[in-house]
This record gives sequence, structure tokens and C-alpha cells, in this order.
Amino acid sequence: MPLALGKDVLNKARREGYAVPSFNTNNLEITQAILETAEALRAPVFIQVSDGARKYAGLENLANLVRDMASRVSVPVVLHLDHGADYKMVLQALRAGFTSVMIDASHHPFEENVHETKKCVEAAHAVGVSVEAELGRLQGIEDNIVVEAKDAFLTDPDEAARFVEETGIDYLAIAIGTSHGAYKGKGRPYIDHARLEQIAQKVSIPLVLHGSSGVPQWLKDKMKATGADLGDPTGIHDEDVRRAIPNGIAKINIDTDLRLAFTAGIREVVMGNPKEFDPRKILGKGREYLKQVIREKFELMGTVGRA
Ligand SMILES: O=C(CO)COP(=O)(O)O
Ligand SMILES: O=C[C@H](O)COP(=O)(O)O
Ligand SMILES: [Zn+2]
Ligand SMILES: [Zn+2]
Repeated sequence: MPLALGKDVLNKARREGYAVPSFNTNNLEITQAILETAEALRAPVFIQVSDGARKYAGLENLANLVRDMASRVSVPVVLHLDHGADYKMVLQALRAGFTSVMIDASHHPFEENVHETKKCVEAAHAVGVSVEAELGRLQGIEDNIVVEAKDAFLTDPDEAARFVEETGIDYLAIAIGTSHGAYKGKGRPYIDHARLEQIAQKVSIPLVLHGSSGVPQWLKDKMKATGADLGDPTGIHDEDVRRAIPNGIAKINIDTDLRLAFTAGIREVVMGNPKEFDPRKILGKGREYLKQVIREKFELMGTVGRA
């Protein structure tokens, strides 16, 4: 199918009470794992390209790869720009054929965030592309900028309503306690469900949750078994993700769990078979674990069979 429009996929999700995962891609194998699993489970999906991915693989290379591969599946696939840094980046994504773009001006003061976001909405809507913007600030690593706890702040419900009204965006990324990366805090990383409920009452467009990886035990075990030294990573509990979806969360971003899965498979082959030097065998195992973790996400978010 041709690429789907972001707001079509997410408006349906919020209306019907499920969420759509937005997976970061960087290469062929990750894209294959996402699309083959989505097709097998009849699930709509977002594939997103970060700034790091753009620098690693090239924005147009990834856009062309995703568009071409998506043309051979029969489920809705949205090609999304993750954390677009500025207006220029958004324009480049529009030109490359993205069907959804994020402008992340959340590190600016409110009025400046509104101003920058509005400009991007005007450009994207002129060519029929949907827009995500962010209000509030997540802790963790974002586009190679480390946001410390003291600089992170949660989204204010009244401000969120004003922001949506003034910018005309199609979906809103909010900060409610999640953070990027594999270290989301000790024990049970905190999610402010009460705040989410208040935001959901005031904002009717789909809400987006970043930093939602679960860092599952089976992947931690596999990494550890191959000698990886990760310290003590913790992710968002499945229960918290499940609880957030009826409160308007319709797009859920996952990158870290894919990194863990791909790397765990690669490590397993490399460490366990010192004679192996066929990259297809090495990356192939990574792709197999990617498919497993991607399947778990579709099941968790209620996306299976929604295509
Ligand atoms: O929000 C993300 C990308 O925008 C990814 O979050 P994780 O690091 O939790 O996978
Ligand atoms: O939001 C951040 C994503 O995990 C992507 O990070 P990256 O720019 O290092 O690819
Ligand atoms: Zn941000
Ligand atoms: Zn993010």
C-alpha cells in the first residue's frame, strides 16, 4: 500500500481505544522486522527516523527504503520524522516523502514552542502531512543531548489544551514521567497517570508517549549471558503502558527495546560462534529477536488485527 497518513491512523486508534507503536529504524533489517511482523499480525504501524538515524543512514535512503518496502505490505504504514529539530529539518522530511513529522521545540519557552510549531504545521498541512509536537520535557538522552532530572518537567494540562488550540497540531507528545533510554529509574519507574487523565479530559487529539521501552527481562538475560555490561537498566512496566492507552495515548515510541533485541542477537552469534563471519547469519539472529520484541509490543498495545 502507499504510505498512510499519521492522523488517519491515530484518530482511529484514540477513538477505538488502542495504541499504535512507533518504532525507530536505522537499516534494512530493522525495517524488515517491523513490516513483516505488522503484516503477520494485521497491525497498523509507525516507522520513525531520528536525527541519529538520519546521520547514520541518510534521511532519503531510509525514506526510500521504508516507502518501497511498505508498498508491498497490506497494512497501514506511516513514515514519521522523530524529534524534528527545526523548521528546516521538517521541510527536508516533507520533501523526502514523510507522511508524519514531529517538530520538537519543547526545550524552548512556551511561546517560542508555539511559534516554531505553528510554522511547521503550516508547511506540513499545506502538503497534507500530519504533525506531532511536544510540550513538557522528558528526562534522558534525546538527540545526543542529555536532559538531567532538574531540566525535565511534566506537561501541564491547561497549557496542553492551549498549545493544541494555538498550534493546530494533529497529535501531542507529553511528558508524564517516562524518559528516553534504558535507565528509566529504580524499581518501578514512575508514570503520572492522574496527570495523564487530566490532559486527556482537556485534549481530544491523540496523545503520544515517548520513552516507552520496557527493557524486558528476557532481553536483559540474553545481553548478560553474552557478557554485556549494562549495569541495572529498567523500563516502563507493561501494566503502566496498558493503563495509559484508555486515557488517550494512541502512539507509543519504542527504540531502546529494538536496540537491545538487535544487539542481543548479534552478540549471541558473535560470542557463541567465533568462527562465524557471515554478516547475514549475525544480523539475521538480531532480526529474529527484533521480530519477537515487536510482536510483544503490538500485543501489549492492542494493535493486533486493527489494520
Ligand atoms: O521515545 C523514543 C523515541 O522518540 C524512544 O524511547 P525509548 O528509549 O524508551 O525506546
Ligand atoms: O528519541 C530518541 C531515539 O531513541 C533516537 O535516538 P538517536 O538520535 O540516537 O537515534
Ligand atoms: Zn523532546
Ligand atoms: Zn522520543
